[in-house]
Amino acid sequence: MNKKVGIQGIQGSFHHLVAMDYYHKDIAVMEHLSFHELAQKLAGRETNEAVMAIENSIAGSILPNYALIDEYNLSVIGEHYTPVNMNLMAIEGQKIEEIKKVFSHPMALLQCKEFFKKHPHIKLIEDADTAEAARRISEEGKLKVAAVASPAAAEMYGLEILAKEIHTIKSNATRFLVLGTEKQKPNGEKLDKASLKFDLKSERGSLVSVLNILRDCCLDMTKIQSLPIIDEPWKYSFFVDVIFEKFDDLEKAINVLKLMTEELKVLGIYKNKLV
Ligand SMILES: O=C(O)C(=O)C[C@]1(C(=O)O)C=C[C@@H](O)C=C1
Repeated sequence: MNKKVGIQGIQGSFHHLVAMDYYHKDIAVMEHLSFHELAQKLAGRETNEAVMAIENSIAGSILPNYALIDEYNLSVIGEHYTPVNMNLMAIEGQKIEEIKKVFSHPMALLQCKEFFKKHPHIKLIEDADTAEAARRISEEGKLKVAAVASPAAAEMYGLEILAKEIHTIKSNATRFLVLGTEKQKPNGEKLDKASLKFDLKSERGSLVSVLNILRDCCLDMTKIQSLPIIDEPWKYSFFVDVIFEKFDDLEKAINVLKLMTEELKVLGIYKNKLV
């Protein structure tokens, strides 16, 4: 039986394109219309693995997704970086001046802010998914509305692209995590990246001490993200990604950090794809 891989969105969404790219083989794609549902279904073993966007080069981190990975005890088993090409699409034969409303995923709208500043007559409406917005406009035959989505979605749902590549910076890209319910098993690939989470006591220099340990253990930090601990106002959790050459170095750092931090969690050890 094909592996069931959860995505946020439907066919033609960026998650769908990433799933096709990452797995290179037959998978059963399971569509979800929220990140919460994506995490819940994976944790409940209704899917085997899932693809989840975590950060975009223009719009920044998707903070709630860090919390979901933690809350549902999901494991990071891989990552994938992909260029993201945003396009304005609608039922054929209309001009941008006629479009009154644009529907899309909030992360997609954020990536096109500069474009929409030049078209202030258009009202932006946040939707569950880029491709789903495109499909709905097509199925309902709605005029004067448009979606922001991938060229694949325009093709799949028969919409005309009114403006192409409308993202603010040409090199727009999104980092996706591949998630499972178990830690990655050795698969012959050299694993060289880890995602860690810890809470810090509010003590002077506690974060600096952690960063010094990472440096002393030869770990290269590629990302640090703080997240408020909701039941303890003004206390934070930290999510850190590190690249390592020797597994021993990572182990050494983890052992020391366990003593220095509260609730150290290894979210996953996987192959670095950042070039
Ligand atoms: O709506 C989609 O097509 C998605 O796959 C979601 C999503 C996101 O959550 O960031 C994925 C990649 C792009 O950055 C824009 C939107």
